[in-house]
Amino acid sequence: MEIKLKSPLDMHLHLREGAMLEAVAPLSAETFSGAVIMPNLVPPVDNLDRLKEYRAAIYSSIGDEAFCPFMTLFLRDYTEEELLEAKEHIIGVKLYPAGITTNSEGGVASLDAAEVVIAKLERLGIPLLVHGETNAFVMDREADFLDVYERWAQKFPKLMIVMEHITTAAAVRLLDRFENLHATVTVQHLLITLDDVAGGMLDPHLFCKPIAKRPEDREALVNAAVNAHPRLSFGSDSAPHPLSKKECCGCAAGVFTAPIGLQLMAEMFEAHGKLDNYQAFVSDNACRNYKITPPEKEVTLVKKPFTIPKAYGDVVPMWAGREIPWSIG
Ligand SMILES: NC(=O)N[C@@H](CC(=O)O)C(=O)O
Ligand SMILES: [Zn+2]
Ligand SMILES: [Zn+2]
Repeated sequence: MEIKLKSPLDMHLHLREGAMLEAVAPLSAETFSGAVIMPNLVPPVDNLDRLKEYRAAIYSSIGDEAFCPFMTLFLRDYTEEELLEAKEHIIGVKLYPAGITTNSEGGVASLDAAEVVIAKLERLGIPLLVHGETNAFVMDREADFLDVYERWAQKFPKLMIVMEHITTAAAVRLLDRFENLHATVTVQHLLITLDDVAGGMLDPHLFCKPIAKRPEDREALVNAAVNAHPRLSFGSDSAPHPLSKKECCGCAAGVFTAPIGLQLMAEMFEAHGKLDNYQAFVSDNACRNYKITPPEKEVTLVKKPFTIPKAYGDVVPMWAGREIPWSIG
């Protein structure tokens, strides 16, 4: 059995810089036709010059693969002129609450104060992408942020708001309520729960923000994904960290899935008898909602066992060493 995907997209991806960028970008470009590139570098991508340099570095790291990096700016207090100038170069602006995740120290300290720049995004028609967590108890951080999404969805009705990497049933319910709310979901949050991270032997390679939640949360996410919820897209949140930053005391948050996500999700769509919906989830929904036209690329997934490599260079992927039923043809 095999299926073909047209121009798969990864709507939330971390590529880093330097040697890490050189190592991981080709792995995404091999199977994806484009990706939304996160701006949480050190220092962050928060001006157009830095963004153009970063985009050039991405292009040079992928050689001649047909792959479009859809760039984002790290949200700060931009002027309308800055945003207007940036608009043609970006797919959106990414909001990080200060200190909530990897490299977010320069993020937003006051969500209320951020409404000034958010109103500018709405006026200019630039999507707002959000890491939506508060500093509440770790299992409640996303649920606690949903009030903010709801308030902004109502206050900025023309703004496209993307709830990045949703992990809860409550977020799926909120997604259903507002036409201007969109979401991405990762491979790991579709496949694991907190039990897989910390229920038995601790698995640092499954540790990310937001932390994986309960079985009922995963079920709601899977349900929305396999039924191709029209405002939900795949965003891997593939977030490489070197082995030394994962297998240590003080493990960095981030799961690396870029080269294995499509294979893993084929199994999930197949198990639900919904392989027909896979195309919408990994490409068509995103093209329609973000109004983008990625380069043409066709990827064949074959039902043939594949063993996830132990490592890609210095980076250990999710489920390293495990045999899975689908591979890239
Ligand atoms: N998801 C993560 O756990 N980590 C991401 C940042 C993010 O997306 O929050 C990273 O950049 O490493
Ligand atoms: Zn995040
Ligand atoms: Zn991320």
